[in-house]
Amino acid sequence: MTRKMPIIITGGGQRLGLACAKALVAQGYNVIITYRRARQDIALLEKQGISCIQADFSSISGVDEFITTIQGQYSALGGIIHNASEWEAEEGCLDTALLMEKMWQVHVFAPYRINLAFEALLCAGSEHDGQADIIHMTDYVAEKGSDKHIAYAASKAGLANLTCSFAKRFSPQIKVNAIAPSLLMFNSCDDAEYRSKALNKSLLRKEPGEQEGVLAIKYILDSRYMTGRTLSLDGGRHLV
Ligand SMILES: NC(=O)C1=CN([C@@H]2O[C@H](COP(=O)(O)OP(=O)(O)OC[C@H]3O[C@@H](n4cnc5c(N)ncnc54)[C@H](OP(=O)(O)O)[C@@H]3O)[C@@H](O)[C@H]2O)C=CC1
Ligand SMILES: Nc1nc2c(c(=O)[nH]1)N=C([C@H](O)[C@@H](O)CO)CN2
Repeated sequence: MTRKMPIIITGGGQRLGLACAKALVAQGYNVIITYRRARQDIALLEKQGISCIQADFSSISGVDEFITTIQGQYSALGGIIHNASEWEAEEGCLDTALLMEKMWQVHVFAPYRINLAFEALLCAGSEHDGQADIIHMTDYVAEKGSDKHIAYAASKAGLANLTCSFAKRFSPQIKVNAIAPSLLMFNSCDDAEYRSKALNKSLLRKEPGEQEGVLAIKYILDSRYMTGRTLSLDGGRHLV
């Protein structure tokens, strides 16, 4: 059954968020995306009938402005996928205090503040569609740590913990789950040596691409009995 209530995807201007927006629209979902930087893809999404809202979660006021915009335009929501993220390393960082603050702000504070603010809208959506969903995009390193992306990994661990807390707080009307990829897609700046090392970290040794993440999101949205859980998309990395 395709849900009628709108699904928000944060960071929907590129890569996984963009692929997810296109896939859910193609499946008949009503999709809202947030983006920070304007680009051609945003105009194309708007032509497909996707509501594109500019939002920058790097400040408390930016998060609260987004919340106010949604609360002013919608009386119910079918779900929110917290996908917006920055992957920054300690290397080259001039101020680790600012790095930790930045990682925590986008990966923990923004989802926390938005989930609390949208509880009533999601419950209204659940009344209409029979269920509502919150999905947190975490990361394999939330559990295992990372020696090069310490603040990033810690913030994703915080986001993973929010999954448990909000699953308890919002049940039974709202399902709250997470998806923890290890590698979905490389960045254009990743060189051959980096790519080879990254591929060898998993048993399956492949770059699955954003559709692996889209599949996981679709599974969770279709599920009637999963909450407080994490889907690990890691090619068997935990067994290497
Ligand atoms: N790619 C991978 O291999 C992996 C990805 N993941 C996770 O999966 C998710 C999707 O990954 P991917 O598609 O690579 O993500 P990206 O690195 O492409 O980032 C997604 C979007 O987040 C937005 N964003 C970043 N910071 C902010 C902010 N402060 N406020 C608002 N928006 C912001 C960006 O918007 P804009 O471009 O408009 O500035 C960007 O388009 C992420 O949560 C990521 O951590 C986890 C493990 C592996
Ligand atoms: N916001 C992002 N988070 C992550 C990215 C990314 O590009 N954007 N990439 C990774 C890597 O793929 C890593 O998992 C393997 O090299 C992790 N998180």
